Amino acid sequence: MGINRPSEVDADRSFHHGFIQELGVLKALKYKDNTLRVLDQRRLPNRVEWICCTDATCVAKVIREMAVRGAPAIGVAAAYGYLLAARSLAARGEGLTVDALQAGYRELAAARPTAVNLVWALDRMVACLRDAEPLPDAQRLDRLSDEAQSIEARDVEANLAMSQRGAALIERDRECGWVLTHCNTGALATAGQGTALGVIRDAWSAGRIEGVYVDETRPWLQGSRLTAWELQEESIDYRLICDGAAASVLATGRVGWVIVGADRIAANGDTANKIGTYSLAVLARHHGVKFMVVAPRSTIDRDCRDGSAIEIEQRPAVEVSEVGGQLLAPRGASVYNPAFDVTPAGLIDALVTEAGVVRHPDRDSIARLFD
Ligand SMILES: CSC[C@H]1O[C@H](OP(=O)(O)O)[C@H](O)[C@@H]1O
Repeated sequence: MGINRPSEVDADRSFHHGFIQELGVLKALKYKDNTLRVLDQRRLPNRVEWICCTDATCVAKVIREMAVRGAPAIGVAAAYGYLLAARSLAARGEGLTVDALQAGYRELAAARPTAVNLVWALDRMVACLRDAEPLPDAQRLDRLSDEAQSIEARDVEANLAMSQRGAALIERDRECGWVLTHCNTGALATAGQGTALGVIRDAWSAGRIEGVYVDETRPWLQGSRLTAWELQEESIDYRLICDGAAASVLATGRVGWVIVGADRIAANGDTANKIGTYSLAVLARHHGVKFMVVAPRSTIDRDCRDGSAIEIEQRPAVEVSEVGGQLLAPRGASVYNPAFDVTPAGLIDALVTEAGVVRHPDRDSIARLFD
């Protein structure tokens, strides 16, 4: 299968607390020596375990099972998964063509349906291979490797640009100097410092915010397990709250912005993000709190007319009925567990991308991001 758990933490000298760091930023995944090393986020924050994938089937599995998660991060993982599939094909001496890699493409694309970054990255790899088909296999592999690294590097750069653009929107205000975020949109969800959490990092460094309310983000707990951990690692002041507490926190008037990521943004600005985001947008509007979505352009699906066309991933019942393997609900409980919801564009005050900020996004203003 290609999955193995190294008994020893990798000897990579850049490890910090058992994590890979580059440019002072945690890395959720690392491609090296024809192996994609994935930090198993199901185990965080208490256990550091790496999964080493040497084939596309393994990469599809770690995406599907959310060992790696976060729209940009799963796009980068899928790109390396496609590269691993190409290497396997070439090693078997089979012609390295787009058609021959269709099975690997389909396996990776089917891993999770909502985050458009997954298919966006795979389609870039396919286009790269199609362009390289006149070349010998060795050079095709080199081109694919370069493309996967370019997809990763592009996300790192996009994170930096979004973080600066988004932080600049936040004015110092001691009255409502706190922000609230949902799920995890940091280094664990991207190839860089994060989207929404990247904005929060920059705003904190610039003294523009007093602190961060972090929704625990049931049922998968990306907030309590991942975002709180990232913020604590960097001594950024935060308060971890139950999702149900967000309403009364926004009612205090202490919060100036709700800042979230995205998994798929429709052409009209309707935005799919972690379940619970839509209710935050309604609450923010009701309490006069500004609502910011932070996402790279690779998260915008221009072929998706509006939010009604976005497929919402339905995840296993056990994610709701159990916590840490402990059954909380009656055995056999009937569960409805959509992983995402859709926030109408009309509730979004600012969409922050690496190409620019769109206030009150709509079809025309989003299209201009691609001019
Ligand atoms: C910058 S991550 C974007 C997005 O991905 C997360 O979903 P998941 O943890 O299920 O992969 C969440 O919706 C984040 O906002």
